[in-house]
Amino acid sequence: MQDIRIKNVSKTYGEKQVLSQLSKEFPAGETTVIMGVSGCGKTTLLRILLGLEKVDSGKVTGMPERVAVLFQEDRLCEDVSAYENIALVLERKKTHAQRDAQKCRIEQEAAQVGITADDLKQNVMKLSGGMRRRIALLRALLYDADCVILDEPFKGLDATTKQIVMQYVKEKTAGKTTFLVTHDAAEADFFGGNRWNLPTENKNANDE
Ligand SMILES: Nc1ncnc2c1ncn2[C@@H]1O[C@H](COP(=O)(O)OP(=O)(O)OP(=O)(O)O)[C@@H](O)[C@H]1O
Repeated sequence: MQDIRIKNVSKTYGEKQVLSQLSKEFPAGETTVIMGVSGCGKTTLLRILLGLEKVDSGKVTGMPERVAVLFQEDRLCEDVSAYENIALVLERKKTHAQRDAQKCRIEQEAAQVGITADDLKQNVMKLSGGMRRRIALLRALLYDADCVILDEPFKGLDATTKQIVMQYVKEKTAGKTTFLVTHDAAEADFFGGNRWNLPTENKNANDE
């Protein structure tokens, strides 16, 4: 696993300059908390790291092949169970015994964030917003990846659940290169380590 680097990355949408000549190093195996005002380009940066957005100039190096992502939206497969949403990212098991072991593992992991075996059987369309968020989070964290990208992962969770889920995320991302976007200073403090306040550009390309 190597450090991830962005060098002189710029991005505009039409006339709007969102990122300007950004350079930064993200140490392998560590968590970087990304903060900044709404619209300063946090999600855009994550999309650039993922290769979902082209840069105008600059480059990204060191991104590993296997990356787990939790987008701002849950992006669950609707009309199937919570369990199936999670199992989707796991290796398909051939034998009954392997499948039983996998089921046991998913149930144990889910229990750690307050999701019961009964909840897992439910169609995700029937679950509350906070439960859907935890299913999306479990799906991302159980995927075997070297890099984890989490865009406002605790959105919609009540204070008590959030504490439990934050602890779980901290444990599951330990040793992985992790990007966590948040607006909440308490969340950033909890994850400690590297904090990066993204500068605000958002000016017209014609300004100056
Ligand atoms: N596909 C797009 N086309 C045009 N403009 C876009 C596009 N995607 C993002 N933008 C604009 O780029 C700017 C940065 O958006 P982005 O979603 O990256 O901000 P953010 O910092 O993640 O915001 P928030 O904290 O509200 O989630 C915003 O002004 C947004 O309107």
